[in-house]
Parts: sequence; structure tokens; C-alpha cells
Amino acid sequence: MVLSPVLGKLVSKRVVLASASPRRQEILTNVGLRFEVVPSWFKETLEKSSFAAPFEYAVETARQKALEVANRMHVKHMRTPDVVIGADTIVSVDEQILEKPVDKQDAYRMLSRLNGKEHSVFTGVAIIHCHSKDSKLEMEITDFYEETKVKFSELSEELLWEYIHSGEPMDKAGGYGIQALGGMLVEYVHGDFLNVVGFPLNHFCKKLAELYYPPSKHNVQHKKYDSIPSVDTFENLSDGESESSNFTEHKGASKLDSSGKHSSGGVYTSENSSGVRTGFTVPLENQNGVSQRPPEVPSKILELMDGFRASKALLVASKLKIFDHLKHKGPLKAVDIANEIGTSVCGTERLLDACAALGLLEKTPQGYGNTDSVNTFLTSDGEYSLHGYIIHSNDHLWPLFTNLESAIKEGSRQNHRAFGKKAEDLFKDYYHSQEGKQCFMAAMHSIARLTARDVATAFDLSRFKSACDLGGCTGALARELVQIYPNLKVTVFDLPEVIANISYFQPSGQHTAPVTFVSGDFFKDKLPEADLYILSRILHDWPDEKIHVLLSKISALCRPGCAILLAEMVLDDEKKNRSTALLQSLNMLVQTEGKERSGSEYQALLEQHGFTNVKIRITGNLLDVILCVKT
Ligand SMILES: Cc1cn([C@H]2C[C@H](O)[C@@H](COP(=O)(O)OP(=O)(O)OP(=O)(O)O)O2)c(=O)[nH]c1=O
Repeated sequence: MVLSPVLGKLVSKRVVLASASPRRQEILTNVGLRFEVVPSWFKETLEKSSFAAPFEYAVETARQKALEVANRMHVKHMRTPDVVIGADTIVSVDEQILEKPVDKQDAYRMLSRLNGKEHSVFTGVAIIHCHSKDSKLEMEITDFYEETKVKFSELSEELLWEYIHSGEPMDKAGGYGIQALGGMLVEYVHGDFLNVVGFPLNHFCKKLAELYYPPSKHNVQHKKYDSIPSVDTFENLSDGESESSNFTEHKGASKLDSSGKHSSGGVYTSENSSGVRTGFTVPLENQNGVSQRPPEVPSKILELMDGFRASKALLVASKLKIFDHLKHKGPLKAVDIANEIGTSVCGTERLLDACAALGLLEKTPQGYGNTDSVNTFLTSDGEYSLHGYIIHSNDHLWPLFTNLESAIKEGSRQNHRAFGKKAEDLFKDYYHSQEGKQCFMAAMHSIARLTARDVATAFDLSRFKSACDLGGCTGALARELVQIYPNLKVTVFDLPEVIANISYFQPSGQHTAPVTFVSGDFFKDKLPEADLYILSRILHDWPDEKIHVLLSKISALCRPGCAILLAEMVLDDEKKNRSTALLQSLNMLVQTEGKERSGSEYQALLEQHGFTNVKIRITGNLLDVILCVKT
């Protein structure tokens, strides 16, 4: 579960952890971050005496570790990560820096110095946002450090040597691991425990929040340490939720070129014929003789303007199963892929090159290959495959969005224009053919798979004995729930035509508690009894009148203490920040009578039916979660 919504900002980015430390990997994995591990080759040999304080050494080493990986990945693979995270942990006692011991004697020397005393553990962290521009690597680097004080008990020689012989000290700063046997040596810890283990998670989340939701200028607070001078030109991204937007320039980040040098804002850089970057300023005068500078290239606007091209390239590559072929047979040349899928070589090559430039494929002399995240999310057999939703987007949503202009003018859905037939009930439209049914179910299944863990764990549901997932489709969320809450009996209630097709989506060979499937129409038929009713991506399909019908049916079945769990994209109350959810609301306009709603709008609907104590969790994943209780 992503407790810190700001971590959700990293979900759509290619994040690289420039560290071999298994502890750092574990800390970040445990909070749901997805990242690749590329250990840094930077040798920790900076001259310690050149730093005024121990923490400066840790911060600089972290920066150099991350810079080495960012540069290497850019040059070697021509695949630029979006974010590279580096860290360095040191122990400091009596102004001396202790790193990892080189041998047992060294470990003994270190532990003897720590014996019976208080020392500091510093972890320096560098977060580099990378951007490839004209095949040049541009970086914005943010760094910070965290200090934790640790006191060792008075330890006997015998105990120290026993500990050293355990082998634990060897890959750890200061020669101990507080998280394991070394914990027995420690009398107290003041500060962030995870910082000692190698990664100050709390400070990291705060730093991300500063970067992605920068405070307004008059509200900027000065931190206790920041090695980067602040730059005035950082833009305050008003759309803090634009997951797809590139990290441009943010408060507290400094801009570097690939050599790691800072560049100042407002200087235009270009490349001359010999590949050397030159900076120049062009003086311009307007009619009044006042010198003017042309506005900076509106990269966000340009990106949005062309966004549909990138989307369509992704949709078509998926539809043509290019990612599937590359997963099983890659790397492949364009001509081989074209032959496999029966397409033109020239068109296929352009599509592959575009996908490579968009970061979806790797292009090497051997041919094109999938990136790791494409293997996970875009191939049709990936565990968290979005393939179903992508095909639905290509075949169904794309034609509907083509008619967005009419939808805005008329304020209603566009199925008749997109598909040449009068819109019936939303689901009758989808389920009119076996193919349409399977396509829609695959789309819903893929989103449910990706979000089920966050939805199931947004609140502690262990007090409930039975749950009914209304419109629970293939049962993906239900299965996650029974896995997390073994005492919960979950029933999925959905239309007969859905239940008839669920077998295709059942996992094979998994020994989890069974889920019960019951068919019916939740507007017309009797609902199964349960302590907890789940509505995941259901209410957004319907107008308020229909929602009242459904909520009053549920309310009539609920005793006090029973609850409703909603999973939806929740808009902010002012409806101005969460672009993904606001675009989803347009998506509902073109195809349904429903819409996305804000937290207070859901609260008002629920309270009218006796559901109070409404709690909202913004998960940072595609779906947010609301829990309310019948009183
Ligand atoms: C003090 C202490 C350190 N450590 C670990 C955290 C770090 O992994 C290690 C310090 O070495 P680092 O050089 O910070 O990290 P590393 O060599 O493990 O990985 P990389 O350089 O690739 O990033 O010591 C513990 O696990 N427990 C502890 O109690």
C-alpha cells in the first residue's frame, strides 16, 4: 500500500535504485515502489578530510553513486531512466567516519570505538531526475541527509569477537547491522531507525513531496541542510497530479548536464557541428526598443498537443502484439517483426523507433527488445498485464474520444456516433457480442489486478466476516481480499453474462480460499447478504438517481456496523488538481451517464443512506478508496 501519496508520483516513472544494498531494496519494495536495481560502480574513495562535516561526505558519495549510474545507463543503453536514487550510509564517532570494515580486525577496531558510546549514523541520499534532450542527458539533482543517534552498551571483548565471527559486520557501515544480531548491541536509538539500516524513508517521502508539491514562494521553509543553491526559475506545477508530465524544474532541485555541472536558468544551449555544446543569448528588440527574449519552449503544452500520437503508437504496438513477439523472441530486427506480424517493414520500423524513443523498447545493434516494465505491463501474459485495457482503449475508447467535441456540445455519450448504433444500457453495449464481452472483462480485469492490493489494504478490513463485491467482474479484487483476510468470505455479484465467462480469468494452480460467484443485476435482483459491500469502479458509471437506487438497496440490508467500501478515482473538492481523474471523467462522459466525483460528493451520496464516518484514502495508484459505516 502506498501510504504516502507522493510515492504514487513515481509509479509511472522508470525508477532506478543505484545501490546494491539489499536493505535499501527491501525498504523501498516494502512501500510498493517499483524500481530497477543498477548498483553503482562509483568507488567510495572521496577524500574525507576535504569535507567540513561527516554528513557532507555521505551526501557527496550518494550523489556520485547516482550520477555514475545515470550517466552509464544513458550512454550504454540509450535508455534514460526518469529517476535515479543513490544513497550512502556512514557511521560517525568523534568526528571520524567509519564505512564498511575491510576485514575482521577492521571490524574489531570499529566496534571497539563504538563500544559504550553514542554515535551518529548519517545516510546521504541523492535523487536525480533525468531527461534526455537531443540525446544529451540533463539532470536535476536533489540531495539531503538524515542523522540518527545510536548508543551501544558496554560490550565485552568476547561478545565483540563472537559478533564479528557471525560475519554480519562485513558489509555494513560501522561494522554492525542494527536490524539483526547487531540490534543486541544497541542500548537506544534516537531518530529514524530505517536511516540506520540504510535508507531514511520518511525524509525521502518528505523530499518528494517538496519536489512534486512545492510550497508557494512566500511559504518556503529553509531546511537544516541543502547542498544545492535554490534556483528562482523552478516552476510550480499547478497540476500536481499529472503523472505523465515530466519532472521539469522544481524547488530544491538543481539542473546539471551529464558531467554533473550545474547550469543556470535562461541560457539557451545548442550543439555545434563538432558536437560541442555552446551557449548564446540572442538580443531581440520590440517596437519600443525594449529588449525581449522569446518565451521558453512550452514543453508541457507540446507534450500534451502530441500526446495522442504517443498513446496511439502504444495502443497499436500492443494490438499488433509486438511486445509479445519481442518478449518471446527478442531482440528482433524490424524486418523480422514485420514478417512475423505481416506488416510493412517501413511502417513497422517507424513504429518501433517511436516506441524506443518513448522508452518502451531498447534499440541495440542486435535489434529491438522490450524494457522490463513492458514485459511486466504490456505483454498479454504478464502478471500485471494492462493488455486487456489497452485493447479496450484502442477499439472502444479511442473511437468514443474521437467524438469528444460532440460530447462536450451535447453533454451526452457518443456511442451512436462512434459505433453507428443507438446507445443502450452501458453494459448491454459491451456485452452484445462474445468478443465485446471478453474484451471489456479483460480490460476491467487488468485494472483490478493492478489496483487490488492497494484497494484491499487501504483500510484494515479484518473485522468483517463477509463481503459482497457488487459488479466484481472476474473476481480479481475478491481473490486479493481472501488472500489478505483469510477469515473473510467474499461473494462476487455480477450480471449473468459476466459470471458465465469468468473461467477464462481464474488463476490456475493457486491455493487460496475460494470466492463465490452469484449472478444477478444489482438494480433489479436481491443482493447477497454481507457485512461489507464493495463497489469498485461502479458508482462512476451511473448518474446520481441510479446511485440512490443502489445505495438504498444496500442500506436496507445493512445492520449498524456494516460498511461500504468504494474504489474510485476521487477528485479533489475543487476539481482542479487530479488530471488523471478529471480525464477519466471525460471518459465517462463519452460513454456513460456517469462521472467521476469528489470526496465530498461521495460523502453526500453515502450519508443520505445512513453511511457515516466516511474515510478517504488517496492511494497514489489508479483507484482511491472510501470506507463508510452504517450507523
Ligand atoms: C549501521 C548499519 C548499516 N547498514 C548497511 C546499510 C548499507 O547497505 C551499508 C553501508 O554501505 P553503503 O556504502 O552505504 O551501501 P552499500 O555498499 O551496501 O550499497 P551501495 O554502495 O551499492 O549503495 O551498511 C545496515 O544494514 N545496518 C546498520 O545498522
